[in-house]
Amino acid sequence: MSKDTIIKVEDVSVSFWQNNVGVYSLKDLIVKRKNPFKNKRILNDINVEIFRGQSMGIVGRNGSGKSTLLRTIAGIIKPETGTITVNGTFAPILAIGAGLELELTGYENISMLLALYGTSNAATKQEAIDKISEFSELKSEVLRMPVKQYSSGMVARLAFSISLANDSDILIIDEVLAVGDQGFQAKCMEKIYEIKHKGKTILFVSHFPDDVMKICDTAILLENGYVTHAGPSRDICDNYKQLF
Ligand SMILES: Nc1ncnc2c1ncn2[C@@H]1O[C@H](COP(=O)(O)OP(=O)(O)OP(=O)(O)O)[C@@H](O)[C@H]1O
Repeated sequence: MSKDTIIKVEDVSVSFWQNNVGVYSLKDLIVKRKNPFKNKRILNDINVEIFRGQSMGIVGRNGSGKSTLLRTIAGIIKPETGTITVNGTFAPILAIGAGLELELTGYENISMLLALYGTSNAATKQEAIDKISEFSELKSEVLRMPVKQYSSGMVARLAFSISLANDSDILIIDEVLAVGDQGFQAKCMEKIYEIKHKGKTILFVSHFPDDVMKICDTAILLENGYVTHAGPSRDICDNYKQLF
């Protein structure tokens, strides 16, 4: 692995056990010994190399394996075969509100996650809290409410704003902007663009080719768990558009 490589995915395949039978009872399993689960290949022999400071988009139809690939790179899913080497720290924004405790208030969630990111100094912490609340545009009375009372757009605002406070080498973003309103989406895109220009590495899943072309230098197109195209993001987005 060259010293400029930050993520290397080599010959990675992932399978999931899925129940393809539909109606299925415990009796079938015990008495008839029918196994309704099938091991389905979701990712096939994926090879991707991402260099430090590079932004890579992942595009493909629903169910093509984009989230599974991000989750495998983030270490949440163990590949069946192959290896993944990550040479840096990452802030995964993999699902709307992932990592937030619903019973806690917005402020309590901010404090908890800042502690996890290692921000312990009181002044730095207060500065981070101010930045997060300002970016989220959530009023202080909202941040004092338990997150379970938030709308999905408010959860996205909080989660995204907190993730940005994590000064990691790699930002992994999985279609989480979709639920925010247009104003917040545009603001997040500007922020991601700014982070890219600071030289951070970005992995970006989106169904919007314009966003992928704006943020990403390169991209891959996944079809049924295979990388069918890889190259400059503009070319790959053209390939993606031709699928429809
Ligand atoms: N935990 C799981 N158990 C079983 N099957 C799964 C699991 N997670 C994903 N899958 C299956 O893997 C396939 C790929 O899903 P994935 O979420 O990676 O696709 P995607 O390209 O991100 O789709 P979308 O654009 O809809 O978000 C789908 O067929 C899905 O049903």
